[in-house]
Amino acid sequence: MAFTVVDGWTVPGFTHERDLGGGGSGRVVLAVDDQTRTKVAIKYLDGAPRADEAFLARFRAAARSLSQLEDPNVVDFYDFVEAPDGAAIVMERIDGVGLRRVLAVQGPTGPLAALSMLGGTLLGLAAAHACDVVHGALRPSNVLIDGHGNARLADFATAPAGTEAQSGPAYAAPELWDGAPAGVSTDLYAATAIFFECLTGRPPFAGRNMAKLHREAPIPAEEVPGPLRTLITQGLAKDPDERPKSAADFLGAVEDAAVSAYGPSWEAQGRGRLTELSAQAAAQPEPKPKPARSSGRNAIIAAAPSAGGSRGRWIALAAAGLVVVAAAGGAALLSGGGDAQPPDPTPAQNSSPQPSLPHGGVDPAPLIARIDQVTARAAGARFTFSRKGCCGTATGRGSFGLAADGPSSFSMTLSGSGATRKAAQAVLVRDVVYLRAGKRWRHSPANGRGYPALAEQIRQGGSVANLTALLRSATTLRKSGAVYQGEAPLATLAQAPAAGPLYAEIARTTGTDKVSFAVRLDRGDLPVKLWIRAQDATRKRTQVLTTSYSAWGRTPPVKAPR
Ligand SMILES: Nc1ncnc2c1ncn2[C@@H]1O[C@H](COP(=O)(O)OP(=O)(O)OP(=O)(O)O)[C@@H](O)[C@H]1O
Repeated sequence: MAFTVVDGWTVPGFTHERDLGGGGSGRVVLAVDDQTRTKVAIKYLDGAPRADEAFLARFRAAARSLSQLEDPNVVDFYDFVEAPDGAAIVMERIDGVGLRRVLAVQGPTGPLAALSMLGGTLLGLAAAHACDVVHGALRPSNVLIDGHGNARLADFATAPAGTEAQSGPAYAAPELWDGAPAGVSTDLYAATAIFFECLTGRPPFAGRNMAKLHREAPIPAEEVPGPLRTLITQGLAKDPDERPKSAADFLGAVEDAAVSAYGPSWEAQGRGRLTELSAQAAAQPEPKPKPARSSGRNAIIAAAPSAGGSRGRWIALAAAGLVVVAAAGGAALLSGGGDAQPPDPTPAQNSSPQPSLPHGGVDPAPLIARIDQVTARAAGARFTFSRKGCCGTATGRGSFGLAADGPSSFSMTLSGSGATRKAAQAVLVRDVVYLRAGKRWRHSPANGRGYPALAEQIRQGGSVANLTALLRSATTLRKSGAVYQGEAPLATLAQAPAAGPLYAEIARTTGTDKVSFAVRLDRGDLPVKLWIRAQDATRKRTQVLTTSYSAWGRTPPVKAPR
């Protein structure tokens, strides 16, 4: 279908399929990569941002960090394309709906779905902040809910500096109205304002003078269920110093509040509810935008409703959430759908959780067996690996072959920091590392220093054996669509045959005792991505390891060079 976008310019190499919508900064279209046939979303920047040279320069710099940012709760950024006739952001296409639409069609989401949305948003923000990227203008249209109920954040760094308050007035922290730059704290304020809207159906403040309301109006915490009020007062604190210090800190408070109010399966229940709501919203025509509310509403906010009334509403919403989730779980199991997961034990369904399974209810054993089975059939794959953060960096790109009786063989271009900063080519077969020196290859033991050590570190971090070691050691493991997320203690991982030394080093350098991880599998259960994060209690020492896998079974075997 022929399609015209702003100024008629389109990003070369893509065919447009349809319009996905648009806002103040441009239009978003669904397009297909002509070479790979991958569906992408392309945001064509329009008007002010495109004409603003300072913004473009800043966004080019942010684009470098964004392209490194890989997280299950962040929409993958692929490219920033600039041409004389236009500028566009090419990104992962999310098969789902924007939270703005869910709220417009469905109204309040109920506390469990709201908590799940907030948890996913904070996970995405934590990953971005660890890469020094702030969102800057978070609002419900930038929170996309995928088909499995996961919140995925889009549109990082697209508000020209100084315009953040105007680009999302209902979600903009008081200091943004005073001209302060966007930062961690303003992102947390916006996430809380969206959480409030999920709980009540409307943003915390609405009226003519938004700056004054954000700066001075009392925080309407009494409108939300009692156990969630502290989250609202912390996240919407007028003084940024009184807000949580980081997304990870806030996530800890969310987890505590959610577990004590709704039990340990709150997240699975919330995600189930969000999946339902977004599917229903997607099936309905988009409602016309409502006229802005009058400033009179804030008088209503200021007059606190009775605690009993508020609590009654919370119980009713929570009960409604449980019924829908239980029904959805039953339907999925009956239909035997490919994505059916074991139902999480909920207080209503099962009061005695199975001690043998990690918290989260996913049994890793059959999953590991399946991964071993499908990867053994494929024999090898291409990969990219990166290790970033406080205590050393490493990147590697190439291919590996699996061996039934020993460690995988790797052929890669790799670089690290310090003495290994320059990119080098290495082949790693059993316990020997071959390094290219001009036209020749030199070999040395894999336990040496410098490049051999770097190559071994990448093998340990990027190998499938590491991925299964994480699943095997998991103390928490839950499934969310094609993504498995969990936590594993470093003491156990340090004993893993495939990757023990790497984890011993991570424990030593970060001073933490566990890692969190996420694994994304494709439809055939072949690994697509592996994320690992280790962070100390002060959150000053963080390590993020990311491996992407592709071309399973389509790579030549890795052999020792002659
Ligand atoms: N990566 C994506 N995948 C799928 N849909 C997307 C993606 N990014 C945006 N959309 C959809 O495209 C529509 C327009 O998005 P856009 O970011 O322009 O909205 P907005 O935030 O309201 O506008 P703006 O940021 O320009 O002020 C929204 O409905 C959104 O859900």
